[in-house]
Amino acid sequence: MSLDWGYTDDNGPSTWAEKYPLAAGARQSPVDIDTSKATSDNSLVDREIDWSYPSNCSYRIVNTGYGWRVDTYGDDTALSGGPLSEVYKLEQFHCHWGATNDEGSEHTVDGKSYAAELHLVHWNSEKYSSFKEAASQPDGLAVLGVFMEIGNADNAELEKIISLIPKIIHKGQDSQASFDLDFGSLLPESKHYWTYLGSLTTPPCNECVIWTVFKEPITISERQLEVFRSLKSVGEEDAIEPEEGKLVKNYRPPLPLGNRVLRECGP
Ligand SMILES: Cc1ccc(O)c(S)c1
Ligand SMILES: [Zn+2]
Repeated sequence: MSLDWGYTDDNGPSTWAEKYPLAAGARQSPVDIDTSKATSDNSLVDREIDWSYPSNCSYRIVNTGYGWRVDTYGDDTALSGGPLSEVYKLEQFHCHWGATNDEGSEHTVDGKSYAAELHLVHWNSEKYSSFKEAASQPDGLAVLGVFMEIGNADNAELEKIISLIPKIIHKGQDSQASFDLDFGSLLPESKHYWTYLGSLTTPPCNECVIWTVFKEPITISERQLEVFRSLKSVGEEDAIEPEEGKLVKNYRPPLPLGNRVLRECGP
């Protein structure tokens, strides 16, 4: 069964608006971060962005057909400050990558792509009663974007996720993910970032996200990235050829920033 949307020539980002009209909106993500357009804002400095994630909040990893996603218990998590007016809870995290290391991130910086981009997805639990309700609101979600560049060594915390990928090679497969994860190692040391109002980067592309994209990347090894690329977008019963349906890329190219404000915190 063919996917409703995906990242092939037939169902990729240029076709999404045919079935998901929001994808053609004026507040879409990702964007190219034109650093010359970023404006400093002291309010971002006055209320430092802050997060708290218990190391045992992950419980499941699933192959969505578009990548891997780790689901989390949000009750004891919190993201606040910076561009956020309320406290947001962590719902899930996932990653976007490319077929080669010179592409893969969704946001770009002055036209430069990174090899991958980690997204930590949170919802506004102060104002809304569920993730689903929040995802229909302009301030419903807060996503932290973390660039990933190729490094020589494996990322030890990412390895805990990567070690489970062989259990979820096919779309729809899932596995318990009760690892002890140091989220601090999945986020950069520097809290410098860009922020703007945008959307989900996958259909239905709801314009509900307050984006925070960190300036400093974390590292991932080539081997680890190859494991991401071994995931398949088709179910076990669908695969015909061994190479068919490999998820070698799952990133959306940048959309116009338009008249949106791009703010930055830190040099
Ligand atoms: C909620 C959600 C789902 C998928 C995504 O890529 C993003 S960025 C957010
Ligand atoms: Zn994403």
